[in-house]
Amino acid sequence: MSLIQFATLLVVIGALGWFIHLCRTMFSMNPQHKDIPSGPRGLPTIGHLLLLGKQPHRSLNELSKKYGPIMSLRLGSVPTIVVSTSAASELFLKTHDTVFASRPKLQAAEYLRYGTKGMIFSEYGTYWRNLRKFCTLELLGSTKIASMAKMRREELVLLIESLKIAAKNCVVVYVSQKMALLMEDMTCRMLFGKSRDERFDLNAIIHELTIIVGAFNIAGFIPFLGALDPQGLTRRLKETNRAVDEVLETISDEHEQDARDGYTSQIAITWIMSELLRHPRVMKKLQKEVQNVVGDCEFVEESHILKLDYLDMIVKESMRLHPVATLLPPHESMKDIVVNGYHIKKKSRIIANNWGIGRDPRNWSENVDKFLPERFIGSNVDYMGNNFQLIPIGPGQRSCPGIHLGTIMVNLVVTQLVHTFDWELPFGMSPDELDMEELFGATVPRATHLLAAPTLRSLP
Ligand code: HEM
Repeated sequence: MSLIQFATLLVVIGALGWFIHLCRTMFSMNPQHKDIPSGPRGLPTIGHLLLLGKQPHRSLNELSKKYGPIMSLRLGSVPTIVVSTSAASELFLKTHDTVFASRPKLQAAEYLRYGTKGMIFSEYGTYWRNLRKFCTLELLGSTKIASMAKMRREELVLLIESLKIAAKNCVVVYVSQKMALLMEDMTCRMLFGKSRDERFDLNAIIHELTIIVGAFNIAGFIPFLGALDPQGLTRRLKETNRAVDEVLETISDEHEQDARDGYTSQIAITWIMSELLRHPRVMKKLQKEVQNVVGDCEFVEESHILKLDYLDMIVKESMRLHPVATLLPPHESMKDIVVNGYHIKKKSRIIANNWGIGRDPRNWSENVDKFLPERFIGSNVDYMGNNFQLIPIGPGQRSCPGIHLGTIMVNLVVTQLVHTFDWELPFGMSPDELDMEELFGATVPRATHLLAAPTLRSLP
């Protein structure tokens, strides 16, 4: 049975219940209903799940144009608030951060061995606080990150050597795949102290996990459907969990969450390289800046990065257009609260539309869809969670604790790639022809691989 047929069946079954509910509400009209944010009319049982479509960040952005920056939806039985502007997200995730700093219990997390113990899925409380403190101070602290610089350099040198061979033989490379392997190697060495284990395709496992965890699983929103698993997501999750178990039993038992996080940097790098390939002018300007700072050193040092202002603008612009998480992972209200005059119930799910906020013309002028790093000249907007018009790592207490490491990896790799090579799209493809389709999940990579042809640059 297709998803649409299944949904139709649910609608029919739910219609009776809805009718009864409607009668009840009509007879007990209560003035408080005015205080709920507006939203589209939902279907019985499934609520607004079908409105999400294949690219929920885009669908929700369109809906918010009609229903406003604070919009009310019902996903199955779960009351959900979607915030779509910088002002709205500041209200929820800064002003009332203490109320919305928890996470809902996701069905997907329950099936993963470390799902409920990983920081990203943890409810707000002592366990999460201790874990976060440990991560920030120990695992992701600046001393620890600095101590790994030599290892990052070694892995980068290996990548560059393999790309030089490709360039010499005029071979087109899968940039996205190369980035995946590089990040997997770096992450394995950082976390497990050893290189990638060739027996496992860790990257493919993490890719599958983020797609399943990010999907709006009907079985998770309509509890009585759990056993039916209409989208087959629970089955996929169980299979992936078995693969995760196998890897963890062989490598290490402690770092499932952290292993997933090298994946975010790889997605960010691939989007940046895609935009550079689509904008040769920007690529050339960056190469010139790198040349001025790095000079005739063959390898970029991490200390060079801080001097690369244009690179910083490019990273910001790419994060604006292609945030790694187009919808921030859901937050949950820990108590009933009134926000902006709206009554928000305890255990409501809060979804901040990161993608929509990055493309809001009120923040970014009419040319929002254009890749234009120069828009950041003279601007002090950063992506560290301080400016709500750009929140690719989330704001407030749940913002990304790994962004310091992530930024180093992203900046270092992009700089080295453009310093050593010129890059072109393959097979005579013009910049406009590059497919920029996204694959929606908890993180949002390119839907198709990025292919490009490197040519060795002759340094002066
Ligand atoms: C370019 C790189 C990265 C990006 C764009 C990114 C983005 C994000 C985002 C959007 C969130 C959710 C914030 C929210 O809910 O409001 C997050 C959370 C998180 N990130 Fe990252 N991340 C990156 C790199 C990393 C790295 C390298 C690590 C660790 C090695 C890491 C570890 C985490 C953890 C543990 C959380 C959960 C925090 C919590 O719930 O308290 N991230 N990240």
